[in-house]
Amino acid sequence: MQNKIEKTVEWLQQQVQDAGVDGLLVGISGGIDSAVVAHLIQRAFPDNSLGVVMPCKSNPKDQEAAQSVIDSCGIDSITVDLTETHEVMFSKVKAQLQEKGDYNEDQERLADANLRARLRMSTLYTIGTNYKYLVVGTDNAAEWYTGYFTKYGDGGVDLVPLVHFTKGEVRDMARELGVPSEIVEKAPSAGLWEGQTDENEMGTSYDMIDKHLKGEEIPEKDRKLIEDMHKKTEHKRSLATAPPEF
Ligand SMILES: Nc1ncnc2c1ncn2[C@@H]1O[C@H](COP(=O)(O)OP(=O)(O)OC[C@H]2O[C@@H]([n+]3cccc(C(=O)O)c3)[C@H](O)[C@@H]2O)[C@@H](O)[C@H]1O
Ligand SMILES: Nc1ncnc2c1ncn2[C@@H]1O[C@H](COP(=O)(O)OP(=O)(O)OP(=O)(O)O)[C@@H](O)[C@H]1O
Ligand SMILES: [Mg+2]
Repeated sequence: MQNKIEKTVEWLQQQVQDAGVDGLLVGISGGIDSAVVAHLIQRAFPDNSLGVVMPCKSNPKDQEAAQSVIDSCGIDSITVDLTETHEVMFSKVKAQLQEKGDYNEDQERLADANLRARLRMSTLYTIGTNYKYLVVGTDNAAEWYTGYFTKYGDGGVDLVPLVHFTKGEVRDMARELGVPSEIVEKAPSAGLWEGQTDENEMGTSYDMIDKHLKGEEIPEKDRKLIEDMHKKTEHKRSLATAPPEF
């Protein structure tokens, strides 16, 4: 794992050099994936990396966890609270849709959640432009394969250093890097609504997805679910769909 960490740090340094920019930034949620990325970019650029904490109607415990990540790697940081911004934008759109008679209550939770992820993306690019830094994503192999991210939200990034690592490997990496153990051990959550956990929402576990990605046998029900998610989210892994030239 030490070797993979070193190679990833070198790759990050190379990307910055090739792009002719000055450094890297990442959103720090208090979860394990962003904790690992924060440690990696801090190692790659001790003086030119930034962690951005962006609460958005979030549980205050997440902010404490984010702070513990910042303390554990010593990365420079900034906090931008998006609660008010989200409230203004979501309620404005909702009011216009209601006035038009088209508001769909059933889609509210998802639309609200994805707006949080997209506001975070916009915030990261605004800050990234200020510093001339690239935006680093946190998707691991399991999330990438199943498309478990918001298109142009947390999926809207410049670099995806963890995309070949299973969730299990991300955990090993986190331990090696010195990510606080409470963060390594807690249940993965997108934190997009109260009580959300990735595994409840997906209906399968990261262990199952990891096994499937490694070519191991898993129950048919899980295999089908994972393959269905993969097919349905194909559009998220490429840029906008274009027609052939007519
Ligand atoms: N075939 C197609 N070709 C081109 N575009 C297509 C498409 N099908 C849908 N689309 C577009 O994609 C949209 C649906 O994709 P998207 O907007 O991503 O939304 P969707 O996949 O419905 O939801 C995002 C999922 O990711 C989860 N998530 C989000 C953020 C962070 C995390 C985390 O782990 O931290 C997890 C979240 O809980 C939710 O389950 C549609 O509204 C439509 O605009
Ligand atoms: N409150 C937040 N502040 C800053 N960034 C956030 C916040 N919430 C989510 N993000 C960004 O969105 C990414 C996607 O979230 P995701 O839940 O997949 O990762 P994680 O929280 O780091 O790890 P885990 O999957 O274990 O919860 C995060 O890694 C982080 O970069
Ligand atoms: Mg999370």
